[in-house]
Amino acid sequence: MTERHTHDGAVKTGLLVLVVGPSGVGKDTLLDAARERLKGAAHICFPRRCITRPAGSVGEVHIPVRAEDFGQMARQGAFLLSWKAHDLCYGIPRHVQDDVAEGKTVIVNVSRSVIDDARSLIGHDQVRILSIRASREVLRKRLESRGREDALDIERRLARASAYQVDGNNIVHVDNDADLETGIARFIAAIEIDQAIANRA
Ligand SMILES: Nc1ncnc2c1ncn2[C@@H]1O[C@H](COP(=O)(O)OP(=O)(O)OP(=O)(O)O)[C@@H](O)[C@H]1O
Ligand SMILES: O=P(O)(O)OC[C@H]1O[C@H](OP(=O)(O)O)[C@H](O)[C@@H]1O
Repeated sequence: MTERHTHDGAVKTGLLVLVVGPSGVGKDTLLDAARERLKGAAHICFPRRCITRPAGSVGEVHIPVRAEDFGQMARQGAFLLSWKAHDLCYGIPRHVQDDVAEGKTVIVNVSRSVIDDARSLIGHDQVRILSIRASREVLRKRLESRGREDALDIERRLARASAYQVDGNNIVHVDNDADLETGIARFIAAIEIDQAIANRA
């Protein structure tokens, strides 16, 4: 297990925190709030994802990659984790593995389909899952109000909502079915629980 020694001699364990859940549940919104509120915590990082989506789209700030370049980048080892969804390709930059090895807590939004890959690559004890949940009715309303996808795309995203089970160890469920401030408070509390558990490990 990789560890970081702080100036007071305490030992900290590196962590990869995977934020997962169906489209529209609020992952990026919660991540943006946590990034802002935890910016004083130097050992916590929120890396941007590489996505074959044009720059400047509604929603998260990402690193835009041309679809024709993504495959070659993947073959050259640019990504620790990568997947396809919604006719797009997504990649988590390779440096995340080094950040965790240095004892940092790295928090990223990933597809539920790559959880087991992450556990194999990083180690089961150092991967923690924050599974964000909301009802299907809430997902629909949020996708419609976000306005990034058309009606057909929204239906496809809702159909995918129940496509994966999130199971195994180290999972914390965060209900984001209430107002945003409540969701943010629950999300940050879940991050702090993960930190506390890791630092006792
Ligand atoms: N608790 C909340 N209350 C009200 N609106 C919310 C809440 N959480 C998120 N939203 C809104 O719901 C919409 C979807 O949120 P967001 O884009 O963060 O979801 P996501 O899980 O990242 O989806 P995707 O996987 O498609 O990127 C956004 O417009 C966001 O402002
Ligand atoms: O349904 P699964 O595979 O768990 O999630 C698939 C992907 O869908 C969403 O994409 P976006 O953020 O809307 O681009 C998520 O962020 C995730 O990367």
